[in-house]
Amino acid sequence: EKTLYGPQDAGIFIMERKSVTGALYNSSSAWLLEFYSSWCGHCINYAPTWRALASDVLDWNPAVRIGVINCADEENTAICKDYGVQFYPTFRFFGAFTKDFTQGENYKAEADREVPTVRHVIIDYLESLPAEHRPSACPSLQPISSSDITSLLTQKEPHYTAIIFESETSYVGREVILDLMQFENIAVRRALNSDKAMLEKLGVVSVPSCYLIYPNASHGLINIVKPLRSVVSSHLKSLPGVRKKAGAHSALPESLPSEDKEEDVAWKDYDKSKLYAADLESALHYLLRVELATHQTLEGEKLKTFKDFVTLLYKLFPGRTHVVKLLETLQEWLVSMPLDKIPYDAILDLVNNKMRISGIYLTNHVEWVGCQGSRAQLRGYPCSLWKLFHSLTVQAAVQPDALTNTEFEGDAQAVLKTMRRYIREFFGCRECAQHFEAMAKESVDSVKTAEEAALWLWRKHNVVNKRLAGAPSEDPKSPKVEWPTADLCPACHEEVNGLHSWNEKEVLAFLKRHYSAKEISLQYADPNEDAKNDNLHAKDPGGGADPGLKKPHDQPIVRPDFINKLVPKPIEKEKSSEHQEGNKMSVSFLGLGFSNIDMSLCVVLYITSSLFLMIMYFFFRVRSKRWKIRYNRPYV
Ligand SMILES: Cc1cc2nc3c(=O)[nH]c(=O)nc-3n(C[C@H](O)[C@H](O)[C@H](O)COP(=O)(O)OP(=O)(O)OC[C@H]3O[C@@H](n4cnc5c(N)ncnc54)[C@H](O)[C@@H]3O)c2cc1C
Repeated sequence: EKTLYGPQDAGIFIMERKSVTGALYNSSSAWLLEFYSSWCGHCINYAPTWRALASDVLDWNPAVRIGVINCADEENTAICKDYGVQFYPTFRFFGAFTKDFTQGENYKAEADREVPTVRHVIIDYLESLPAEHRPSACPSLQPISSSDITSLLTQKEPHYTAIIFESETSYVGREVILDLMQFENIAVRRALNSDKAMLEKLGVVSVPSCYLIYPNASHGLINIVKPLRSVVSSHLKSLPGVRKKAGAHSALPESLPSEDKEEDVAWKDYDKSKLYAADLESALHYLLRVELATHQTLEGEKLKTFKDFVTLLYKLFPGRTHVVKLLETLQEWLVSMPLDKIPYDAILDLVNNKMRISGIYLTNHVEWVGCQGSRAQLRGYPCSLWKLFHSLTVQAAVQPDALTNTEFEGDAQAVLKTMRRYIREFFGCRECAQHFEAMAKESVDSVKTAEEAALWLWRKHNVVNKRLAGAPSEDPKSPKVEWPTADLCPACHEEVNGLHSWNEKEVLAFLKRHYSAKEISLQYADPNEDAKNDNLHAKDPGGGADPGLKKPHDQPIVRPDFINKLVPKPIEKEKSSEHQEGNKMSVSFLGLGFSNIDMSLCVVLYITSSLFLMIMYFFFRVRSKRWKIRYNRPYV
């Protein structure tokens, strides 16, 4: 995944796995980091505001720096996990001079994220820092007292001193102090409007007001028509003799590696009317190895949601057999685990097939085809997630028996409910999740059949398309329009009384075709060797579908022996596994393949050698007893 930010964005420090810990360790400044995901529409929409903020507080750099880290970049997955970031965008503060690892402090949940609010939240954070974590360059943000003002007015300083009179809740004074912190020949102070006599003496009639003491000790109120932070700051910066300190910029860690790998992914021609296995498998890869991997452990509702989701995937995923086998292995392992808390690394080991079980494999990188964007941060994962869930709803509708003997049997809303829980618990784009939850709450209960479920998701996806049309996350090459367009399905479109109307019967038929297992294209799919072999095994002699695709419910899944032993067999499968007894299967151990015959020979050899050893033992015991009796030697 590419970045939303680049070296051209002034004041934004682009962090990566290798640089983030070093940058935060013992830093002389505090930090505000945005953990974002380059595919997340809300992060894309928010990027201009974050850029504006970074450039707005550029002069505050010695006190606080603004950084970003792209958690959608798989290089950064581990670091985002270490920082406990699961949703995007997430904003975290880090104090200066931190020597121990910390996950930082969350940005105040109740505050909005507009530039002025973020500035205020930064100031609150700086003020809240204990002395040992305060940036050394940060000037005092505390208001000065009346006696301080009196002494400033009487003593002669070689520089300007600006005093901002304001109410206690105003941030203007503190903002101007930070704006001017890198400028020489000027000091800025803040004073409250509580001492009325002092205000009267200095002629301050309204707040905020800026009172200026010149280097020659003369002083007076500055006549600023609009006492706004930006106006006051630029006035003070333009005073004669006031200029930025030499070397102010050299204190910045310019050496932080920037995400300037600009290599562009080659465009793949594809057919919009097709569903690509590469997209579905990339979705699984991303959600299993990146999105879910940000969780250290799964427990409670998260674990239940994950288990249910994997069950549905295994039963309904219309993909290649080696992927379905992986899902089956994962599902059975999850069912067999009596634990109510599972470390995600254990799941990853299984997904990565660390046991090297033959015939199970999931691509280990993303390869977007129907979901590729004309720019790298567009489309990708969210697109593939939609496609994945549409496929599941459609498969549930076309295979009514697929969920028999599972807890979902007879539940028309099974996929939608699980999708809703997945999106709520795991989908990185928080605001997307909130929108989806609102839609589900409103109408998902009205769904009574699996076909209605497929149509419900189609309808709601179109609501999202309509809402997002023209948004910055829209790819001009793939405009967000109500789908399927007339070129894909002319029969879906009708006019009633001159108004456009959907023919839902035709839409359902189209969905069943488009998201059917038979129609999936293997073009650009991962040609991994394991995958290739597996395709050959599963080749459909009747032709039609691409080779290697799971045919609806007719392929018994071959389960490796030791998994059979590890996993209690579900009752419905007893029969089919009997058929498999004679199957030639291999278990790979230390890179060697052992067949069932090898394993049986091992057991026979083991028993024979044990028997032999026992016989030898008794033989010598009896002999030694005879010796004792014959020669009367009790010590032998
Ligand atoms: C649950 C969910 C909620 C989201 N909410 C938001 C949000 O609130 N704000 C935001 O900015 N982004 C949101 N997103 C992301 C957004 O919807 C898109 O996925 C993303 O912008 C990529 O768009 P895309 O152009 O690839 O097309 P997508 O909308 O992702 O569509 C992917 C593909 O699905 C097919 N398709 C399109 N419409 C339908 C339909 N009605 N029925 C069946 N198939 C269809 C088409 O082949 C299309 O190319 C959400 C994503 C998900 C999964």
